[in-house]
Amino acid sequence: MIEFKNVSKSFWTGTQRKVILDQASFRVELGESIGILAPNGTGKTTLINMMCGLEKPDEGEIIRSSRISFPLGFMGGINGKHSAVENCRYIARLYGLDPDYVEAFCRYICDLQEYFDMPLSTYSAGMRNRFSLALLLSLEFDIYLIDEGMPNTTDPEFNRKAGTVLRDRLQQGTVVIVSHQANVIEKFCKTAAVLRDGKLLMFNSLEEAKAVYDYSKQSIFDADVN
Ligand SMILES: Nc1ncnc2c1ncn2[C@@H]1O[C@H](COP(=O)(O)OP(=O)(O)OP(=O)(O)O)[C@@H](O)[C@H]1O
Repeated sequence: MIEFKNVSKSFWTGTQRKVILDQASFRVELGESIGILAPNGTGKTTLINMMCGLEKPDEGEIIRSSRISFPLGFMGGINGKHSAVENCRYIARLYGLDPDYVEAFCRYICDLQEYFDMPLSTYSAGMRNRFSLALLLSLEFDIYLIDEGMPNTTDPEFNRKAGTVLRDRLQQGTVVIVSHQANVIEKFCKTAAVLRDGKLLMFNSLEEAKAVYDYSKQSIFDADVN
């Protein structure tokens, strides 16, 4: 479970205060995957980062009582000066897992050949993406955080191997996904929320959330001209 209790978060830009959350309270329960809809630049990444502890709230409390993933595709936990082997074994120890298992799992999924023993700084962006996703899949979480859809790789063999494990993990776990598009969310969740004016409005169905979200997004060109 993740619970936000009266959480406020804003950024000072030098000329104005950008409010992301304003005394917001809500819960994400285990087994209830949820999609959060919000337009670009309104705080989706900040919200996901607060859920996993990468960002701190200005006020209020965030209670986590489950194993919560880092955001899918997040690279911050890996060190470019070290090889995939060293990164795997370090992360395994951090999470209290068997380093041999995590190393073997990532070696198999990524198939990076001799690069697996070379520093990550020598990898292409695609190779780094594959390694970071494999690392996340080698760990087990109760709640998976996804920022704007799936990380994409063009390697079909990797997509096949990683895709099977990812599907499994997401089916067994709870997913929190943030996006500006309802069609990204509907693949994962039946319930949804809308981030608006610093509050998270929760709905029982994606349809209800979509209706509120679409209405609040209406531009002047959508106005009824009678
Ligand atoms: N450290 C910071 N200092 C100042 N402003 C920030 C900081 N981090 C984020 N912001 C601002 O807060 C707002 C929300 O940022 P965030 O990245 O969470 O939005 P988002 O909804 O994920 O955006 P996008 O859809 O474009 O990825 C943006 O206006 C951003 O410029």
